[in-house]
Amino acid sequence: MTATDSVTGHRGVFVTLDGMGGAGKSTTTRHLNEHLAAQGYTVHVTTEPSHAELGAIARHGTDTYSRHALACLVAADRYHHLATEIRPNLAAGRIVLCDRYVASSFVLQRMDRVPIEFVEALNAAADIPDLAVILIADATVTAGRIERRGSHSRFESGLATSRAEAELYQDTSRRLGAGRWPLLTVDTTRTPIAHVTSLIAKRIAHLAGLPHADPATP
Ligand SMILES: Nc1ncnc2c1ncn2[C@@H]1O[C@H](COP(=O)(O)OP(=O)(O)OP(=O)(O)O)[C@@H](O)[C@H]1O
Ligand SMILES: Cc1cn([C@H]2C[C@H](O)[C@@H](COP(=O)(O)O)O2)c(=O)[nH]c1=O
Repeated sequence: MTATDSVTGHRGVFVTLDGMGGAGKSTTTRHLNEHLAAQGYTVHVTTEPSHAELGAIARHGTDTYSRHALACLVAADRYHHLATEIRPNLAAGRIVLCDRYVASSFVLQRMDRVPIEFVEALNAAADIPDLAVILIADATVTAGRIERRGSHSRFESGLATSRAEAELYQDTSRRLGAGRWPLLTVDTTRTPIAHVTSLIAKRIAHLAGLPHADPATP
């Protein structure tokens, strides 16, 4: 990314966060946003499925839509999200933090029995992020976190599901790595959120460059 923010002077950086249910994607995204903003970076936080109409159908329709239909819905929302929200924010020099992206499709759609070839083809034209974070953790720990927090969907249904998800994330990392995606894998089993955050923030700062603005200045 070469675009820079007109106020802070740092580069736009596209960062995606994927990983097992309960590994901490949403929590880490929230902490990263606060951490980077406090350092003077301009951050745009987003999520997939997106907040657009198509995204809402995908997010709230996982019991209605399944398999190839859900895979297509999620991918269509992704391309619309890239065109209308992600690329414009990057062009304005912002750091874009996206909670879930292509890696989630490689895992969740396969858990939904869609062949990987179909998922790969659907996502072949999606932008490669500047940094693709994969959060992993021991399946017993993520299953326990989900049980305490409450399940978000049929993709989070106990220890067996978390174990299957863990294996699919390993395979997905191999595939994306072979496709030259810049991956950063963080195991959150015993890593406190503050440590997870500072680890990722350092990589982002390296990509974005230093902000010029004083964060205390409104
Ligand atoms: N590094 C961490 N160490 C310990 N607990 C964590 C850590 N990160 C997140 N958690 C806790 O794990 C639970 C799940 O976190 P979170 O909702 O962020 O996961 P998620 O990956 O976004 O899940 P989902 O895929 O279901 O949306 C929360 O209760 C959160 O406080
Ligand atoms: C990005 C993406 C999402 N989904 C589905 C799976 C879940 O039901 C929701 C996301 O909810 P969460 O709170 O983030 O767990 O969307 C999908 O099937 N495939 C995808 O690529």
